Amino acid sequence: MNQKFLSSPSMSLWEASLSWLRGLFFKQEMELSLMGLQNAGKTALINAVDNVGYSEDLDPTIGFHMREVTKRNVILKLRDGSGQSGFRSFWEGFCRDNPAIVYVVDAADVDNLFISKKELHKLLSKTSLNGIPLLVLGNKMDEPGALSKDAFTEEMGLQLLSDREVCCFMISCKNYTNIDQVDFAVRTLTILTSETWSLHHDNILSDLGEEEEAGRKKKEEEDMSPDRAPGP
Ligand SMILES: Nc1nc2c(ncn2[C@@H]2O[C@H](COP(=O)(O)OP(=O)(O)OP(=O)(O)O)[C@@H](O)[C@H]2O)c(=O)[nH]1
Ligand SMILES: [Mg+2]
Repeated sequence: MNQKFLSSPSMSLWEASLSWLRGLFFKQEMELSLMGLQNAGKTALINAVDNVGYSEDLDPTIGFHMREVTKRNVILKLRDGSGQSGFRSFWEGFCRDNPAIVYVVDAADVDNLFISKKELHKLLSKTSLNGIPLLVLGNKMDEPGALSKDAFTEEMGLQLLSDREVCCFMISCKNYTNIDQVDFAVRTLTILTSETWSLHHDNILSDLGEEEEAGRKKKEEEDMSPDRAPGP
């Protein structure tokens, strides 16, 4: 599986990049949509990221809700979509302009895992979403029947995805397990994909281009100089 996107072995590199970038920019903004079947825990995850606490009594989301969560210098605009079958046709439109697809799965609901996998792969097959990095979150790790990360990866067919960057975390919104990892991954992504970053990046590229062009001109002038000894 392609594990380039925010995978744990390279976390320290990301951490270093993050602290460097954090110093360069002020508030960053990013919109992300959370997708996944009903009851997966999307609303619970947003509550966890927003530090508003865990509740057993969450109403199913109808349509979608936007939630704005500010974390340090990052404003996250999180779209909490409904996982009910009647609303899944909207997922593609929600994810289209997002810097990542965030897909939440109830990793303890083994009976519905196949449907979740089918819906995920159907979503990823949309050409408008080609190449968008994928963050898959196996939720409800606190439940005794929850799958291990390896089994979850296999069951969800994540090892088959080679056309985009994929990252997977096993989480529990109830116990707050790995929520800081999700939070960190999302904020890192925000900074790396922000408009300011692109502009900054483009400036670096154009500076490099100008340097290259100046070097080429200098070499041409040197080659044409009468002082230069004639070649063989
Ligand atoms: N045990 C356990 N239950 C959880 C966890 N996260 C969410 N739940 C419960 O799962 C149920 C569904 O959570 P929601 O966050 O409403 O699920 P959703 O994905 O938003 O569902 P829809 O809005 O219908 O698409 C709720 O009863 C939550 O309390 C978790 O980490 N562990
Ligand atoms: Mg919900």
